[in-house]
Amino acid sequence: MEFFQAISFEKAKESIIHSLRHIRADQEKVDLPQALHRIAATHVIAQENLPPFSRSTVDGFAVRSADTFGASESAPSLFLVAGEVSMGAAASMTLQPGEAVIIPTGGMLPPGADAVVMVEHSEQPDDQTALITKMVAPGENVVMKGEDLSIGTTIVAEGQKITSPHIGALAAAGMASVNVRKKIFVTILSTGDELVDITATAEVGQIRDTNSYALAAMLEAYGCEVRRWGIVKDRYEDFSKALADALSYSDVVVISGGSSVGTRDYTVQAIKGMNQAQLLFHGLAIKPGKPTIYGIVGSVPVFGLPGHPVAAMTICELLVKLAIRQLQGHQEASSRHTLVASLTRNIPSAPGRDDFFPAKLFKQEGQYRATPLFGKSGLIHLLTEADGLIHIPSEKSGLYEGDKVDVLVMT
Ligand SMILES: Nc1nc2c(c(=O)[nH]1)N[C@H]1C(S)=C(S)[C@@H](COP(=O)(O)OP(=O)(O)OC[C@H]3O[C@@H](n4cnc5c(N)ncnc54)[C@H](O)[C@@H]3O)O[C@H]1N2
Ligand code: MOO
Repeated sequence: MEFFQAISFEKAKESIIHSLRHIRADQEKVDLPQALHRIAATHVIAQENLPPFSRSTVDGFAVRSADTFGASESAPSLFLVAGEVSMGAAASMTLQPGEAVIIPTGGMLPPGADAVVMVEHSEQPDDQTALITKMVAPGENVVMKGEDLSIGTTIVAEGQKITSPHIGALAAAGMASVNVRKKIFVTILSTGDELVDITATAEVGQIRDTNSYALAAMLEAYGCEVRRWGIVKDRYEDFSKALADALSYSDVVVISGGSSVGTRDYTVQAIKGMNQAQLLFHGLAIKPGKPTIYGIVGSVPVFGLPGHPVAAMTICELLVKLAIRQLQGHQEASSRHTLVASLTRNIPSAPGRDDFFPAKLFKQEGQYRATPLFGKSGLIHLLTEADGLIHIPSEKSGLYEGDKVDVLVMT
């Protein structure tokens, strides 16, 4: 007997993306140091050339490269030393044919010069004379004006996650603040009469609320602001009130437990009871996570995650994070954290369902290998031991030792 209509993993992802296509987190301007790991809300375009002037990458002599033609240890080229460039100052002289100018690493290339000879490839018999012992090509040992970033180059694209190299490039380009998407505010509700908070003593029959802590940690690490609402008792009125409260100030609501078909599983009922509610799916052809619920209330996506901790965390990784990326207009490719590994043992799997197995990864002869960790989805230790999730797509009916699999690396 099937209690709900399970849709495919692919359809579930499409449904989430489609439901949020017109909803975006607001923008805010933050100081550059605060922009790390935030999502750019607009393209950031270079307004200046970087470097703003051509600079030497070595200590040596700025020259016209053509003047060094044929220079060697045995037949050095003779140059007149026409001056010295100071660090942090404009080069005051214009190089004439046959002239060389002393230049430090990072110094401005004087007009007329197009290359720099390293000091190791020179001799200075006196202050006015340099003997160059090695030829240089045009542009050698020089970073040209605008070679790093030229005016009009996109430093960070809208929807990109800002990384530490971006912070460096933005600093170099003189951007003291950046427009980013506001952090997504997620509220997590835990449901279940058997649950007690970690601060309470668990009596016989009770268990500690694991999921709200695990999910909050996962989503905070993903850049969200998270509120753990607490434990809601299995009473429709309590549940409905808690949900309405969470919806009033959240960008996303995540409910843990109560997603299955038990007589007290109120999640679907409570979502449907809200104003402007739309239930988009209940049931996925996926393991773990079969009873997952997804709906939208006004502009707030609501997830009902299965109570078993491994199922809750797996669906959070696969689908809640997808919704968060969508709300932030985050352009990250979903394959970014996936690597290919070969299996160390056979895995059974039913066709027509996407399976995800916690897995340990290691490297052998330059290749990743993945050992699936088998166990029930109520066992949180499977994830504490895992490095990632093996994905077995729905068309496969099991895999053999040595077969290649995609592993989603969990961070
Ligand atoms: N007859 C059927 N029973 C079940 C089915 C089914 O298809 N037919 N599906 C099973 C699957 S798969 C899952 S997953 C669970 C999902 O159940 P619920 O989402 O309704 O969750 P609960 O019944 O509230 O709890 C299930 C399990 O997880 C524990 N739990 C719940 N919340 C937490 C928490 N915050 N921290 C730690 N552990 C939690 C709870 O105590 C239960 O042991 O349904 C199966 N049943
Ligand atoms: O589908 Mo359940 O989520 O395996 O424990």
